[in-house]
Amino acid sequence: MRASLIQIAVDEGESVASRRTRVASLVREQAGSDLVVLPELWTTGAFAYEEFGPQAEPLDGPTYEVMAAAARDAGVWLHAGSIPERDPDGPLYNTALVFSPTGDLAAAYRKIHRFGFDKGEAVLMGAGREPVTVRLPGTTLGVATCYDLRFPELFRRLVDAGAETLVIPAGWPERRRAHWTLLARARAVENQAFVLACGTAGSHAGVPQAGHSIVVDPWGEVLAEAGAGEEVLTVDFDPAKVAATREQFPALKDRVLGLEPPRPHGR
Ligand SMILES: NC(=O)CCC(=O)C(=O)O
Repeated sequence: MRASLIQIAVDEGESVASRRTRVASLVREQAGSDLVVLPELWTTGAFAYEEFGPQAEPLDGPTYEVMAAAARDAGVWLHAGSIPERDPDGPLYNTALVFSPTGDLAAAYRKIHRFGFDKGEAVLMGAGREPVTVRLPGTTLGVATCYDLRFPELFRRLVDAGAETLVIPAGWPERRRAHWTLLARARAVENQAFVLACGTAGSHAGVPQAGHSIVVDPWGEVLAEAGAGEEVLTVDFDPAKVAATREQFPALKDRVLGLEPPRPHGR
């Protein structure tokens, strides 16, 4: 299976409309890949909080239309990263879109863990409640977005639902790049799954982005890693390695579920 992660530079000098057109061309250039992955909130930038409201769009808005056409033209599965989604009956959501090679929407995932503590996404957007998997020929994707990477219990839910390839679009900042790489490898090792983590490059809202998109195999080996700038990271991987790893080192079978609550000791 061939995957291409498009690590887009999200800088303030470029309008959302021109970035959309540019990214669609980059997706079309990946014809021949099976799966193309874009980062989180690449229209606005994940830290450009003041743009979320003005640039929010309905699920089937301009980004959906342009990306559906690009997936169809390239004949690829496209994880189109995420958009600030305006739900007509509710708040904004950070929503990821996955298209099939016919340009049909295969899945939408509303980010569950919102970043920012008491500001930014955490207060401007609603929280998703539903983990999402997507069946592709040869593998099942488990999708998560950026800050979700810090919450291993979500990934266990995805694995329990059959996920073998964990796809994580992100807008991860440079100042926490060490966490990005470490957590991507940890999620791969503990779940014995491929991790395809696609970040952004550039700088927006005063936050330099980490880049360094990464593909990790089920043994935790890094198959490919991008640099800091805009880049297409293409990697060939064998999805059968997930079953082989889980069979050769069957740690997932040793999970002990339903433990008693910890018994407090001491004073
Ligand atoms: N957009 C995000 O979710 C940022 C996450 C982040 O910066 C971190 O977890 O650290």
